[in-house]
Amino acid sequence: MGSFAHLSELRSLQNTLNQAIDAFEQERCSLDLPELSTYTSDPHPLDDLNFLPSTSLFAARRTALACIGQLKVLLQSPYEKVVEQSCAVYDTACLDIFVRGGLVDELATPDALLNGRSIDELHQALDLSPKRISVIFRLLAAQGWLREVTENTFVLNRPALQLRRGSCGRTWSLTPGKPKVASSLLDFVTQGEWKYSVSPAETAFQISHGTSDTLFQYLARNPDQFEQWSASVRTYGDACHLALMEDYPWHKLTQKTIVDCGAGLGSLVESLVKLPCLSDCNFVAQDLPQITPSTTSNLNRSCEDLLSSRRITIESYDFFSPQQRAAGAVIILKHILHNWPDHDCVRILQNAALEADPETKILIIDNVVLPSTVSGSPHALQDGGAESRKDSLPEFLPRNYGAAAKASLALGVHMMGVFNGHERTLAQWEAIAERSGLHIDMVYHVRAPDSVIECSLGSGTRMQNSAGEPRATRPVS
Ligand SMILES: C[S@@+](CC[C@H](N)C(=O)[O-])C[C@H]1O[C@@H](n2cnc3c(N)ncnc32)[C@H](O)[C@@H]1O
Repeated sequence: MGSFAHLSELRSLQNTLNQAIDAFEQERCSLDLPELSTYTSDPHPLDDLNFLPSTSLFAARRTALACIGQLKVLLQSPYEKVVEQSCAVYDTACLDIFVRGGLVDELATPDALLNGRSIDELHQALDLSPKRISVIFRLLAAQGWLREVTENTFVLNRPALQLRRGSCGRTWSLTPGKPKVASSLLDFVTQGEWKYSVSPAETAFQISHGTSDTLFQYLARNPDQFEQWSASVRTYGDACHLALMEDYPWHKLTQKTIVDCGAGLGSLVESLVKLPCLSDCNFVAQDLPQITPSTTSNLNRSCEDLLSSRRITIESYDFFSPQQRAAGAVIILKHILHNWPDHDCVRILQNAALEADPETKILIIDNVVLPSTVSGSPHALQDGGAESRKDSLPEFLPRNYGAAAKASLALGVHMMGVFNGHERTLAQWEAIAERSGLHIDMVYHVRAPDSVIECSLGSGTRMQNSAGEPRATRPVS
């Protein structure tokens, strides 16, 4: 991207957006992908969680989305912004009605995808008030979920195809609890003795659900909710999966025992075991005893022979107890530590490292949060701006790509509300590693919200971007 330092904020963002769209289009054509359209009943190849965009397509899309977010901030009336954001709870409520009220299913039949459904037809089919449906639909239309083809007749837009039965987006949207937790967040942050608590048993989740259980204890007592919760966690893993497989150099781990600790259904092991470069590795999937039966039935479906030959072992293990398999092994903690407060992360890592030797690698797979300092802004230099320029970040964009990072940032608030956990910056990861007696050797940023943080008993930190090039060098201490 070129520098527009001489331009006003508006013109600079406009130019950056144009450049990003040009780069996106150039890459789309060279990959022979169809044009993007909102008004189609076919998903675009980019919508498939199993499609990994090229590095340039990924970067162009992220920059364009960040620009659009910054432009909206710049252009929108601040009062209207307040009204819009304070009403954003209705975005979630309307999405919920759209899916749970059966409206998406009615609009997803082949005929409705072509011709739409009138509000009256939806009222007849679902016994819902036509007036209320139209109020809700016009808000959803403003967010791109559907369009009004003629007055009071609506058709699903392309993004809504993710809400159809069997889609990952549908699974994610059906997991309850977020509005309830959000309604107790103010008390959790501002009131009472839990204000500064770091315990996973003293969060907005306990306040809103009237329980003293942690989320994991609560889910263990409510198997239906556990099923739904783990299915939605799995979709989040699926969305990052391909980038993780492609952008981390797994070939470095040959001849190792690879232990996925807190493996859930074992999807990571299921993929790693198929990599030719890891054909001489053995795998262990560990989780709590109440979870391992599901891990077994899942892995039995695709890897039964590997379970019987013991190339894959499934075992019950509590990561707050010493990890017996650490010597010479690779211990993976994927989407685990963001669920826990710092002192618990330190306990988990100390236990993982207790029997470690210099050959042991501990891979933390989680988000590495970047600050939201804005390059080219009046405060950029005092606030990390020099570092921003090193990455040749376009002017007036936040280092974390702002609007393009909103889903991860919102998830970070949820994690805080339910676990007292949170996503962490590199400095916070370094502090946790150091307290656990570990060093971060390398950080790989992949084409997804995840990064792979390689730790060992050794020393020195290097970072690589998704193209595999060193991005910055930073000693740990
Ligand atoms: C967010 S899920 C991540 C699952 C998997 N690593 C993935 O990336 O899909 C967290 C996992 O940690 C497991 N877990 C929670 N507490 C644990 C403990 N004390 N010991 C071992 N596993 C635990 C849960 O059962 C769950 O499978």
